[in-house]
Amino acid sequence: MISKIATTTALRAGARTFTTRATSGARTPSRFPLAFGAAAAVGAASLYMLPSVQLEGTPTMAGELSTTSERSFIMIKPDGVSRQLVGKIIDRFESRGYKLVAIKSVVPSADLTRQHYADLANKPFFGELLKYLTCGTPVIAMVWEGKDVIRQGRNMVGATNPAAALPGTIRGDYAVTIGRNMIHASDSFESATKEIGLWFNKQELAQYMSSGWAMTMEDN
Ligand SMILES: Nc1ncnc2c1ncn2[C@@H]1O[C@H](COP(=O)(O)OP(=O)(O)OP(=O)(O)O)[C@@H](O)[C@H]1O
Repeated sequence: MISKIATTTALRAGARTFTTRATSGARTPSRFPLAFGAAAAVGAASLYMLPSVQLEGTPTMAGELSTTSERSFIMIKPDGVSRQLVGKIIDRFESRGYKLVAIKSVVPSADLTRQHYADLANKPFFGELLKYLTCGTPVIAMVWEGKDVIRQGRNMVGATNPAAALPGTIRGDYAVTIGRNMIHASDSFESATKEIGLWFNKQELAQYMSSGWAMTMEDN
């Protein structure tokens, strides 16, 4: 897969570069070999500068839905960090078999929080939600990868109101009130795409093979 990606990218990079250079070369034919060499060097160098994102199929920042490249944005909110439950939450996703492809500690700005929860802007609790997310205690922003991770991530997190969350879910085991429900998980492929793009840039998303990947993700 990696070599296929590299080849495809090289062809694309080459096509782009050669088109530009060939046009200028047509005006000054004697410079063509030099331009060709420079174009090839630029094309080769650009391969090394590529961000390590998976380019399987037609992925977005959330990979490709229903494949092992599917990704979800998971965020441990300030109460989870403050209560020192980060390790326990990460352990649940790791133990399930999902792959951590990005993680960082962030004190979110009001602007970032507004964009993340844009669909809730008219809710009466929005002001409090904003205040809570931007209180100065960091959140842990993560991208987890694997088959069905968006749906399973929501199942693992549990109902929005911890009072209704089943035991065994993160909110059901660790949270009590809706205003301090510990964790966020993308609720759809579109949300995952938007949220990963909001919190991370492509260069921050790693592509690697975890040792148990095939044993966890293969269907038969
Ligand atoms: N009635 C409420 N009172 C206070 N806070 C609320 C209320 N409803 C939702 N929230 C807060 O807003 C967040 C986003 O609400 P939403 O309806 O999108 O639920 P969710 O998708 O389960 O949560 P999240 O987006 O955080 O994963 C909730 O997680 C919670 O922190």
